[in-house]
Amino acid sequence: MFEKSTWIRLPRNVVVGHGVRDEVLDVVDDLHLQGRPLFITSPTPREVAADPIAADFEAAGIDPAIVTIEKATFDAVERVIEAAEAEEVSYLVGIGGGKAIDIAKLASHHLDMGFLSVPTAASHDGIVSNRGSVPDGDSRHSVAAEPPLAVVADTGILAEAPWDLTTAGCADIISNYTAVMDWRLAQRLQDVEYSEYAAALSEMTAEILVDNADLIRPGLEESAWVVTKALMSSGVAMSIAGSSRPASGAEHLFSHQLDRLAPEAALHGHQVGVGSIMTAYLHQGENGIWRDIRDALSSIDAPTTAAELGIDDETIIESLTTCHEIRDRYTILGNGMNERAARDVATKTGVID
Ligand SMILES: NC(=O)C1=CN([C@@H]2O[C@H](COP(=O)(O)OP(=O)(O)OC[C@H]3O[C@@H](n4cnc5c(N)ncnc54)[C@H](O)[C@@H]3O)[C@@H](O)[C@H]2O)C=CC1
Ligand SMILES: O=C(CO)COP(=O)(O)O
Ligand SMILES: [Zn+2]
Repeated sequence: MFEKSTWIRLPRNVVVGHGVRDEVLDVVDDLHLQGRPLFITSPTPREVAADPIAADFEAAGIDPAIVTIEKATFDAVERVIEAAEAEEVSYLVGIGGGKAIDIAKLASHHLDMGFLSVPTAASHDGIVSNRGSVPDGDSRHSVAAEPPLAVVADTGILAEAPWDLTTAGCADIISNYTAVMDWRLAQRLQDVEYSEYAAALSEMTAEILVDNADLIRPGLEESAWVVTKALMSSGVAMSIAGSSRPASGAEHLFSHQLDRLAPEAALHGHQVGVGSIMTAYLHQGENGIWRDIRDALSSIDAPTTAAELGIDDETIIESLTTCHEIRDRYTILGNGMNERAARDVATKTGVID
């Protein structure tokens, strides 16, 4: 008897393009959301997006509550939940980079309340996914949460965000190549649940981005368009899979561990890009695609070395040798690398000197 079933949760509206910041209220109407929203934002995104959107709401007779967060922590999620209850809001709007959106996502899950994602940076594919990722002490919780009801991505705002944030988004997409290699390996060796549709979509997204790398240049709104579309597509791959597997393998373990060893040293996407160079080498050896990954990263100005990340060589080695422990996700790292092997891959790929 056939007993398989799946539940794919996706945003209902995805609005991308120039000036769509002004369409948040239309999206709210389209979704039939009633009552008062709570905006979750951080200081700069508040200026560039949350305050102007709040002015639109006020002009329409809706008075949004606003919480500004500085860090993505479980305390911040608590603060948002308390504010939502105290202000009697009926939906949430995350406005900012990954931190503000993750907090909105996790709070929305807890409150059983819908949320909108309004990214101000095309910095990674969490802006559209149904996974929330918050560091907690020695571990990182990548938890199933709510997908946004809608994503409103204004390419005018995204193009004016610091260029580094956009190159980080590109690198997060390029890392899909190795995430999918890890996923297939885990399926073969550990029989983990696997979706060929999600894997193919994730790989194709990385390919399209790399093929369009010459369109990705600072100050070009078209770059924000190309990168944002890729981030949406990668998010959809995760939704189809029901896990972050299509976009998160050993290169993400490496990055999550760096977040603990060298907090705030480099952006998420930049770290996973460098991780991806090394894990591609581990999968395929000297003649595999690690050079293509490195060259694609370098063509869009993303870091390819420890020095460019601003992280010292010893921290890179420590992360490589310990990151398999932080999460129960089988990857090419298996039960872990020893120090000599880690130094070898990092040196051969030019990540460390
Ligand atoms: N849920 C998921 O699947 C994922 C979640 N994450 C989480 O996302 C967070 C990292 O996200 P990021 O976006 O890299 O960091 P972030 O949210 O801290 O943003 C980086 C910086 O850019 C600033 N910024 C954002 N938009 C701007 C704009 N338009 N103009 C000027 N400055 C702007 C922010 O204020 C912040 O200082 C981490 O907490 C990480 O754990 C990362 C990847 C995936
Ligand atoms: O960053 C992600 C995908 O790009 C999310 O992955 P995690 O599940 O490892 O947090
Ligand atoms: Zn990522």
